[in-house]
Amino acid sequence: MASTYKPEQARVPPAVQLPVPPVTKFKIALCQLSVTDDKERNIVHARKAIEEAAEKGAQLVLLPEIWNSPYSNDSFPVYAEDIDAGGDASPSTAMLSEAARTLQITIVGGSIPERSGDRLYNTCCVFGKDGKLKAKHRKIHLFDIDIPGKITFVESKTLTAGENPTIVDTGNDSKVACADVGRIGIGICYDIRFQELAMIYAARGAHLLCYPGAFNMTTGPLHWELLQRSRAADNQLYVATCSPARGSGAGYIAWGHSTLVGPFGEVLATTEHEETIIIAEIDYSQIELRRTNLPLQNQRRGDLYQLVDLQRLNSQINGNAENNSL
Ligand SMILES: O=C(O)CCC(=O)C(=O)O
Repeated sequence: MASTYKPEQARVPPAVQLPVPPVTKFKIALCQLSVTDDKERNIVHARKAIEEAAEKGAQLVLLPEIWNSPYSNDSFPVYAEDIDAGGDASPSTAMLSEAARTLQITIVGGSIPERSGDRLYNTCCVFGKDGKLKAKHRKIHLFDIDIPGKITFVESKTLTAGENPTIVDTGNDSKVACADVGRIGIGICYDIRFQELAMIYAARGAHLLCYPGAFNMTTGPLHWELLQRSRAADNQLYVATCSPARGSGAGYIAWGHSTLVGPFGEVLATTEHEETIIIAEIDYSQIELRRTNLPLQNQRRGDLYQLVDLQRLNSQINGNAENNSL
């Protein structure tokens, strides 16, 4: 039977208009940090790495998943901080805020265990260059897996899942959409496996997806780069990841391999498992170029399938203008 498909039907929802940042080229730093059981040392150590990254010209710094604490269910309650209370209740985010302000950079602050009332979350804070908290992402998909003889981890033993996708405009000037280092969608580690989240960020005009993550020695070699390149190639945007360095202790063994992937699915910079700071250039004009080369956005079969952004839909129904803007 002949298809009744008409190309214009594919443009439901309409093609995304990417917000144009005033600066399209800048340096990102991926700080693959060594993490110990000494929280104070971890904070001082991260501060030094951020400073080094800024000295090397990075305007955006990304830290690893759980960089102030060992990655374990036993440690999360002990190292958790009350981010909303701030100050002494959250020395890790106080440091991030001070560093962002002093060094005039944007920081996607990896993640730390967060205490909120009687709940714990795995939480990423984004600080603008004025030192203000611009966004807080609580890991949406908890890492509950069981590969017998290889790795079993049940984050939900201690942690609660976040309820919201998080996308952030990094600028301070409300008249300039997404100024500074663009519009960034945030996910934490296991969140990278859920492509709908990345698609929603792309549909809301993200230039870059940042995933602090600590993959392991089983899924890391097989999936870590594959997932990053998939999210980037499917959505034609930049993907940056940052892992802790591999520790020598007997605890959780991180795969490392922090990476930056471009909008053609190409690996632009990566590393092995040792402690290091990757500095790489992002050029947002590449996004438009690749979307022109491969106009996937205009070729979607909106008559056959649709992506539903429930958070946005709900905020529109409830008339929540703040959430509607992103
Ligand atoms: O998805 C994986 O294989 C690893 C995920 C993970 O380590 C995490 O979410 O912390």
